[in-house]
Amino acid sequence: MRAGAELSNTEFPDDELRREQEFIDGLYARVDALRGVTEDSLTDALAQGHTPMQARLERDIQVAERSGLLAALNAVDGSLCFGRIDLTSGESHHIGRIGLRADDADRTPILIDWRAEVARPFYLATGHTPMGLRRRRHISTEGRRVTALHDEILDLGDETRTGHEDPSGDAVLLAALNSARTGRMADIVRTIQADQDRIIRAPHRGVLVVEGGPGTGKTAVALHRAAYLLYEHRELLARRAVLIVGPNPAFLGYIGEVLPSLGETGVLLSTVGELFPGVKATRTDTPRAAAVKGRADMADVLAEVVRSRQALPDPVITIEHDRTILMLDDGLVNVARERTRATKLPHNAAREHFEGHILNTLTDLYAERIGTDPFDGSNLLDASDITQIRDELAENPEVWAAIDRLWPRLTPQQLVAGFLAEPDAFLSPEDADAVRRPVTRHWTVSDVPLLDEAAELLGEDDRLERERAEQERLRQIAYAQGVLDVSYASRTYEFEDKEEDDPEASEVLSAHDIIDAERFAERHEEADHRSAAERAAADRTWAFGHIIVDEAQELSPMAWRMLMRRIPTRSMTLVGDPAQTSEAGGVGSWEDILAPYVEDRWEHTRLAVNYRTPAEIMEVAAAVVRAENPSFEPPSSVRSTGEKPWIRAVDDLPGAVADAVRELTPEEGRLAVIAPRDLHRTIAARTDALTAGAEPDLTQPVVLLDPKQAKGLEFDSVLVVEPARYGTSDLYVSLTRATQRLGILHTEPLPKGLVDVA
Ligand SMILES: Nc1ncnc2c1ncn2[C@@H]1O[C@H](COP(=O)(O)OP(=O)(O)OP(=O)(O)O)[C@@H](O)[C@H]1O
Repeated sequence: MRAGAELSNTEFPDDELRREQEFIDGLYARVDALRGVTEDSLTDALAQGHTPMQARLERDIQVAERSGLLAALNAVDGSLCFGRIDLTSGESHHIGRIGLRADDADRTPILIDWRAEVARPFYLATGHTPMGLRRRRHISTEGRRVTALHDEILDLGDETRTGHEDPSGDAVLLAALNSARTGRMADIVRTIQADQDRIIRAPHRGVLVVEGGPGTGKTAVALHRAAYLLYEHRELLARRAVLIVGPNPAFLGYIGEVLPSLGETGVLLSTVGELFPGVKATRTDTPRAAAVKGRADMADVLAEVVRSRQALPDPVITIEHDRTILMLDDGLVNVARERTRATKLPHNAAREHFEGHILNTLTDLYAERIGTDPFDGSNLLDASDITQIRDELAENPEVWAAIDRLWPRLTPQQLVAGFLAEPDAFLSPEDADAVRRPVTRHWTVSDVPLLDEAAELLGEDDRLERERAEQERLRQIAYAQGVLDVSYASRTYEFEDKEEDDPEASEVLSAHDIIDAERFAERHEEADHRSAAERAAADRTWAFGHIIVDEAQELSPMAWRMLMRRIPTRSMTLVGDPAQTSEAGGVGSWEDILAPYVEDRWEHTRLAVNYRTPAEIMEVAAAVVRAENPSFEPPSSVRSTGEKPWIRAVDDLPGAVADAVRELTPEEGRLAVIAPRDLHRTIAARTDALTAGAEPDLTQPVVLLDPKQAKGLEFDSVLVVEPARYGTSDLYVSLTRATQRLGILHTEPLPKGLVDVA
């Protein structure tokens, strides 16, 4: 920690610190013991070699459970316990990242999970509403060593007060906010604020929108909410998985360690560009193309594209069958096409019907040709002759070639690539020009919702696959029934109960928690192969248990359609800030986003305190938005540093950047240089040790980013280059990334808002 981030413990007598140290030593002893047991049982389970099918099934479940438990125990090592609450009733509880019970007959709770209801006063109690608390204690540790204690006494008449306590508890929060950044977001579990706590613990049903300016903790809250929901609804969410959608891969890397540090791994982190299995799109379109592709009416456009692939002959297709020429004309095909369309099935799934209609039509044509009585015109063929003709026609490759031309099987990739190569029949000339591109195998982020829409419209011809899957499922249910009988008799091990008075709510699911064989069989599938999150990533039709969308303001209507398909229950948390919208396809208001799916049945909540950006920097950033929108109100900063941002006009830009990088690079911590993409090469040529690229390593001391890449990230110092070249919201985002220092360099005239503060 650097100056200002130090937490003093001088007020505490040594024996107080020693007592806490002894207690925490005891907690770690318990964790070590649990880890030992878990490792042993994992080794035992893995050692079961060639066992019968049923035992193998049980083994797989054990391995998955023990591995998950081990990962959680390893993840919390080093920062297990961070707080304690003493109640006026005389009770006291230590609060930690996970819950633990003693190895005694009563399985006494010794550490309360921060998500448990009992821990809530740690976050919410105030002098005004003490919630039964006498004292709140923050415990700081380095590794397993207690380094500082910080107390707040909530009952001001309390006789044990020393007078040295922090009346507001701000010191711990400020130390966290002032500490050097690492390039990876840290959890905030020690210092969750009351308004954040309420959002984290809001009920999981329905849509919750969390709006707030830069640095108000939207991302932090969203991640802690995921951890909370996984705790509170473990069985449902562990099976269905939680999806967190972020704006770009670098951002996902930045937030990727928060949930594991809270012991949670059952979450899929993804960008919109990665949500269509088999495609990993990172390229972006021009703003104009992205706007066209993101529009809601693209769903109708793609439906039209699909219809256009259901062709009619022009004017006839001839088929030679057994030395007879059969003519399929547009009238006959149109009848087959309309009957097939009337099934309302997706294109590929409907093809079976089309095949049947065409075969029947050809059978009629052929029967007419060979079976008509020359004298009275009646048909001499009987039903079995007709069946035979149909079967023979079904063997004729020319028939199938005709069907493939008239109703081709299509993949989403073929459909979208074909449309983008020749969009003119479906779009206005300007829109067509914006999206037209030669057929390519590289997809952009805004292509992905189109691929998903196409997959819906086309459907899958998965008859055989479905039959096979059903047989496999029945087989597994039969085995699972047997395993259930065995596992009831062998309940041996438990980590911690979620609620003291709810012995059924086990932290770790065991085989016997699952009451019916069908669900058990489903779980076996997961344990046997992949986690729910991994399976979800590979399955376009997966229905998630909950979806969290960060930077939700950036998603286009088409991207929303794609996401909503993955969450039929509409259990979602959307976090964002309309003032930071930079994508041309982004939706302007929450009403516009949500009305098509839930009408007005959604909750809106706001975060108003900026924990990242000091007041001096926020003043400059706010001036930029106010130049466009005079009534703009930024969130209020929780701290100020006394250091004003600087703005310098220079002639030699790359040279000035090199100097500024030397000036701004923190001793510890990280610096970001944010510059328009076309300046990156010249800047990098003059400044050593800059990390740049499409997915730069944010843990390096100095990174070079363009404004879009900076979205959602945070650094100790930030240097913004040529601000006049940014759109207002991109500039606002860039100026609000620093926790300590901001510099601005320009050769071109400043944008209006910055002229006023320069
Ligand atoms: N209660 C808290 N305790 C400690 N740090 C906090 C707290 N709340 C927020 N922070 C810190 O404030 C910073 C900003 O949080 P976060 O990135 O979640 O904000 P945001 O609203 O998503 O910002 P933006 O919209 O600018 O991306 C992070 O470093 C986060 O850890």
